[in-house]
Amino acid sequence: MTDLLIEARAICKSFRQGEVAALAIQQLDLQIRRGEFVAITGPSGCGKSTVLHLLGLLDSADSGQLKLAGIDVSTLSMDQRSRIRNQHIGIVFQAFHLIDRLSVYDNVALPLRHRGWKEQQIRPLVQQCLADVDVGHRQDFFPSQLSGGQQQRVAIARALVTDPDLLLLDEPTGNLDSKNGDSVLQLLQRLHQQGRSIVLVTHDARYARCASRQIQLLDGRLLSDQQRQEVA
Ligand SMILES: Nc1ncnc2c1ncn2[C@@H]1O[C@H](COP(=O)(O)OP(=O)(O)OP(=O)(O)O)[C@@H](O)[C@H]1O
Repeated sequence: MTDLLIEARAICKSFRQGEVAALAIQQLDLQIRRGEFVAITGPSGCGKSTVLHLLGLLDSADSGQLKLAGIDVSTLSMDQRSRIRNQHIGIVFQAFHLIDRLSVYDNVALPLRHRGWKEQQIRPLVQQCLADVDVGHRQDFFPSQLSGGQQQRVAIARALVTDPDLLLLDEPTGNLDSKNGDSVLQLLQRLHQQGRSIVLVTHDARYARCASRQIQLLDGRLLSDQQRQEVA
């Protein structure tokens, strides 16, 4: 098994805005190893979410090569990309995207039900994931009965229940107050210590510093790429 989880080479992505195509990502080279906790930062419009969407196979690059867990995903069809995404990637968004009419338990069980798993296989995994993110005591609640921080932790449990190779988060603390934001960051640090591979998009420098590696973008290009200096 390759140690490299993400290998992006010369990735370009543009968006058409009327007559002109605006370059959102320009010649991006990026390698991410298993077990890294990478924060992507930079000013508004620099391309953070675009990179996350490309890594999450929610969108495709105009040119360049992207390998995920050794698989070249650059030339795959939408269906093949969806299958690989379901197998390898968990994604968390700023707005949680939980289903309000389903309980916490059922929200987290959903990805496994889509796989056609039996309830007796699903139950222990869902309960373990909810316990891991400290919302086990809320499994029969509905999302609207939870705090923002609890809802985001449920969204993280749902992203983790399939045991993905890579957890991607797009501004997961953006809708949270600082107390709830801090608790989500502590959870991400704990998941990283347990060996999870994480890519976090954030404009919050304090949270970016919690990651083991910080990547700064500017105008769709890589501005800096730094490992965190561990205190001796
Ligand atoms: N669907 C789209 N259609 C047109 N332009 C887009 C689209 N998505 C992104 N862009 C453009 O691409 C550039 C990068 O956008 P992106 O959302 O990746 O930036 P960002 O760093 O995540 O910004 P923010 O911090 O404000 O969320 C911006 O100029 C944006 O306007």
